[in-house]
Amino acid sequence: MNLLQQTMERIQGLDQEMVGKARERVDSLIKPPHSLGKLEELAVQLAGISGELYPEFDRKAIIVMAADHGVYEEGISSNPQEVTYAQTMFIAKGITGVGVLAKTAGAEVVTVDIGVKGDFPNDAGVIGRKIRQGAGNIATGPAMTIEEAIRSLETGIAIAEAEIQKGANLLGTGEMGIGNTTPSTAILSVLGNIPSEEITGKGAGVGSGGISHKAQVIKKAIETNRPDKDNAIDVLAKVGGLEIGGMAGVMIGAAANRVPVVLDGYISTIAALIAVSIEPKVKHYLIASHASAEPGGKKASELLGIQPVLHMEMCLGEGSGAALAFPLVDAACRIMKEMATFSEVGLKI
Ligand SMILES: Cc1cc2ncn([C@H]3O[C@H](COP(=O)(O)O)[C@@H](O)[C@H]3O)c2cc1C
Ligand SMILES: O=C(O)c1cccnc1
Repeated sequence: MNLLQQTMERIQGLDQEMVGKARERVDSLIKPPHSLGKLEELAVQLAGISGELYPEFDRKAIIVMAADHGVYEEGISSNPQEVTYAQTMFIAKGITGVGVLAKTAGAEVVTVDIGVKGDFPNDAGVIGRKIRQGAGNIATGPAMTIEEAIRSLETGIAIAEAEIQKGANLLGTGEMGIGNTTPSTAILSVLGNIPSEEITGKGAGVGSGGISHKAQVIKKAIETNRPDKDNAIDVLAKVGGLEIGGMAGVMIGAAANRVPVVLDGYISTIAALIAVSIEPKVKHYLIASHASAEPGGKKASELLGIQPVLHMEMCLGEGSGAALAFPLVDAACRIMKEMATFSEVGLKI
């Protein structure tokens, strides 16, 4: 049996007894019912995930998966493809958006090359797990083979497990890959059965053909590859990307170890759709951070059925939104542990 299969079989649902206890405690805290809104739901979810009434997530890590995309040659981006390589180096150095926001949240950033064009020096601080030098051009053929798609998922699982072994108890997902809003939107178009024109956005900067050209490329990719909507691994292989598979793998690996995962924006949410399609129980372990400004973001969150908590008009990627939401996890834990209950203070309402 392969690692993916074995890991999926280890995933369990939430600890329902602890969910009940956590809800009881949240409802007994000195506040009007439900007045802490989504923070209450988060506290209950974290108790159900960890099996503890007072969990603590003091070892946070954001796993950034980096890869390139052959579909770049269709002119879907205004940015040079080499930005993927350069920015991956900068992410590892801690000088990009995710690095600074992770520092603010006390989180580590783990940078993984799962398919960037070009090789990194050994001392770059980038973990080398390259499956191939970029995904294939989805407008003319598949992004990768089924075997490579499974390898991308298993790479994510292995990276998540390694971080958890080292002590991480809260993970976040991030990515770097010029062009990756194109395969992300192709996946959403297939899984959500939504015409590409309705969900295609500018990403980090659209090519000279504009958004309509990008939507046409996505449509062509789907027509060319005919992915099977009911087989998420087929969808990932045909119109996805290596970093998307890697992030989905991180989610599967974290869920198997009962570790919560905070999703970043659009591309992470698409990876979550793949992970949850492969194994629906993964959903219990996911926390959505921010609502991406990318037009498909809203549809992706709706399809996933998890609403983001922050509305910051961000669309950076890299794991930046996940880092920004980490303190909310700490806040949810602290209300459970440190707020008093009505009976403790002798108050009745
Ligand atoms: C300098 C720079 C830094 C980034 N960091 C994340 N992205 C984001 O933009 C890319 C997706 O947008 P598209 O599909 O339009 O290429 C991904 O790399 C994503 O992480 C960046 C993009 C740029 C240009
Ligand atoms: O929301 C995101 O994650 C996003 C959107 C556009 C470009 N890069 C990332």
